[in-house]
Amino acid sequence: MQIIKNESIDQIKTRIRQQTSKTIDPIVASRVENIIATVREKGDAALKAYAQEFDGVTLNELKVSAAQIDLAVKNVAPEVIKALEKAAANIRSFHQLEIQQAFEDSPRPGVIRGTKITPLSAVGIYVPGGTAAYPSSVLMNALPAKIAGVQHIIMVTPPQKEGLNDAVLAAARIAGIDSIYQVGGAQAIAALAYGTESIPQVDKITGPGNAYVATAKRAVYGQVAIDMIAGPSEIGILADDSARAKDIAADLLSQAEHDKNARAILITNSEKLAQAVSDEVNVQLKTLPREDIARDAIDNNGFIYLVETIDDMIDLMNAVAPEHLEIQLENAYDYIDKIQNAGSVFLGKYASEPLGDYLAGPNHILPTGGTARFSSALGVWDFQKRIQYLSYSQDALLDDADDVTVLAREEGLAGHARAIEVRQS
Ligand SMILES: NC(=O)c1ccc[n+]([C@@H]2O[C@H](COP(=O)([O-])OP(=O)(O)OC[C@H]3O[C@@H](n4cnc5c(N)ncnc54)[C@H](O)[C@@H]3O)[C@@H](O)[C@H]2O)c1
Ligand SMILES: N[C@H](CO)Cc1c[nH]c[nH+]1
Ligand SMILES: [Zn+2]
Repeated sequence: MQIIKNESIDQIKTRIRQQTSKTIDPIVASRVENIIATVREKGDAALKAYAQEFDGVTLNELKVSAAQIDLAVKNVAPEVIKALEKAAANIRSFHQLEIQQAFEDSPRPGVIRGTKITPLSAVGIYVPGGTAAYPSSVLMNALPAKIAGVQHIIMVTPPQKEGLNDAVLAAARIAGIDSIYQVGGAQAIAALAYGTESIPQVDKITGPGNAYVATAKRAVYGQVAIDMIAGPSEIGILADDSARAKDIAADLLSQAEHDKNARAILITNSEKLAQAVSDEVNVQLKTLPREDIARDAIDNNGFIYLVETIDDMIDLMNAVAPEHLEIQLENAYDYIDKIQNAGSVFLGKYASEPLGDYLAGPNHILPTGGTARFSSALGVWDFQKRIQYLSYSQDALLDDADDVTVLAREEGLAGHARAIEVRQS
């Protein structure tokens, strides 16, 4: 990993901004635009042609049958089912806490103001599956939607040469999802946004994916809602001399192995640790089955920044706004208040990132590419809408009428004023 030292904080921030802006690739954007237009024009036929082109799969049916799901569940090892069920229980118990509450008040007699909460009606959940299968992403996507009360949950995931991954289908069964379509990439996002002969149009698309998926979600926003830009995985680690190079290297590589575009960043005030982590990453890389992917990620987007103080470290990490942030400093828990930008934070040397990926309960669908500056983890809130309402008695209207008409005339909107005035007599 490249060690960057002897640079000012401003110089490093400029580098970070440049690296973050790399996440929008114009070549990918133009391919995605083309795919979306083709799906809109040709529907299912385009989805089947792309399955052939990008996934090498000939599909007759896009929809997965109940019998296929039954069979898959039987094929999954009992210890995997047990772990998925434990994960599901933790994800449910954590996300139950996110349910938004309706509220109502009456500021004076005759006036009632409130906000009611309704679930979205139809959502599309994207479960990645290009270079790995993600049963964990089924649970992370579907369970918050279920808790919110969404009626129609449509799951899409890329077709596989050897048939869809059994554990992905088993996770869907555990989450109570039975509407599953074999379609991935930008074409899946286009199908959910515009609908095809077999895939229903939805109100919102959630879930993570590679650069094609993330770029397509950005492109269809407005036609449908999206949760966030949850693209190639990232990890940022803040560590001092109290941390172990072995742990840090392993955690950096845990995210690098997801995608050649993944990002892995260490910020430290210890030169000794910086060098030890750089060496250890090289050693551990060679032992990973996905070495080629992880190596590309480390070569392209793996950086160690060496700075003077812990305050500088935190300041820079807030500029990175990583998807996952690990704090491996002494008394790590004390630093949570200083973190402004991160998708999810892991405090202390035992809170290793994969705990969050799989089991602990917080969501692993998280903003990437610096978008944690303004986006949050996927949650029940993503599947709920708020509708405000108002009720007025005649007396209450008469009390407020003059002030409303004054403001309406100030804006030159006599029609607004009249709607109030006709009720004054
Ligand atoms: N941010 C998060 O919350 C989060 C969570 C889990 C996973 N992830 C990320 O999800 C991603 C999963 O990626 P993946 O590739 O394994 O699966 P994926 O399902 O995201 O993408 C696979 C699809 O990409 C399309 N594709 C691939 N190459 C293409 C090309 N040249 N042109 C057009 N389309 C192409 C194909 O349709 C293929 O089916 C990784 O980047 C991982 O880091 C992110
Ligand atoms: N780290 C990923 C989010 O960036 C989530 C994941 C799923 N499986 C393993 N990891
Ligand atoms: Zn992961």
